[in-house]
Parts: sequence; structure tokens; C-alpha cells
Amino acid sequence: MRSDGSALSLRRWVRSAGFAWAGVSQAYRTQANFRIEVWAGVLAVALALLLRAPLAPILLACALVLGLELVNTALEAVVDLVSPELHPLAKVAKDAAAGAVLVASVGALLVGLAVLGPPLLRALG
Ligand SMILES: Nc1ncnc2c1ncn2[C@@H]1O[C@H](COP(=O)(O)OP(=O)(O)OP(=O)(O)O)[C@@H](O)[C@H]1O
Repeated sequence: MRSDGSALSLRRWVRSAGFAWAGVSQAYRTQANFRIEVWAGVLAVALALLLRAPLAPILLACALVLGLELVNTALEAVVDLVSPELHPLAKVAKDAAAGAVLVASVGALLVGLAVLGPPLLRALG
């Protein structure tokens, strides 16, 4: 009985993960900003590996930016669904969600500079 339940939970988890991956893949295909952030993250991780810099802060910063970009994409879709016409509250919602991505991106840039800057300067100098 218990193993049947575990198998069912695993199947549900795999199914949910499939939907979640579809969301990531859809965002990559349709959102230019998401693609830029993915490749900026890949570049930062590659640099960290090359320079033997700490990887954890870079990975965390990338996950924060990409996660918030996905939330921003979801919120834009919901706003467009419920308010296809212009509305001041729709503007507040979209601008605040975009602001969250901006704040995370500036933070990620600063983390990147702090973590990768010194080893990069040593390697170049
Ligand atoms: N329904 C709306 N009512 C009022 N203002 C809106 C509405 N939709 C969009 N806006 C304004 O236009 C801006 C751009 O909205 P848009 O939906 O084009 O998103 P975006 O920032 O271009 O993102 P993306 O390029 O990912 O679609 C919003 O940040 C908001 O200020």
C-alpha cells in the first residue's frame, strides 16, 4: 500500500515538474529578457569556474533573477488576461513586477562584480 502511494506521489511530482519545465521553456522561447539573463548567468558561472571563484553566490544571484523573471512573466500574463484594456492598477502591478526583476538584476550585477572582479583583475594583471 505504502509503496503504491509513494509511486503515485512520484508520478504526480514528475507531472508537476513537467508543467514547471514547460513554463521555463515557454519563457525562454517568448521572453528576450529571460534569454539574456540565462546566457549572462551561464557566462558568470563559466567565469567563476575558470577563475576558481566561489560559485554559490553566483548561482544564488542567477536563480533569484531567473525566478523573479518567471514570476514577472506570469504576472504579465494574468494582468493581460484580466485587464486587456489600460488600467492604472494594471500599470502598478506590471511596473512593480518589472521593478522586482530590476532590483534583483542590479544586486546580481554587484554580486558578480564583488565575486569575479578581484580574481579577474589578478588573472589579467
Ligand atoms: N493593461 C495595462 N494598463 C496600464 N498600463 C499597462 C498595461 N499593460 C502594460 N502597461 C504599461 O506598459 C508597460 C509595458 O508593458 P508590457 O506588457 O509591454 O510589458 P513589458 O515590460 O514590455 O514586458 P515584456 O517585454 O516581457 O512583455 C508596463 O510596465 C506598464 O507600465
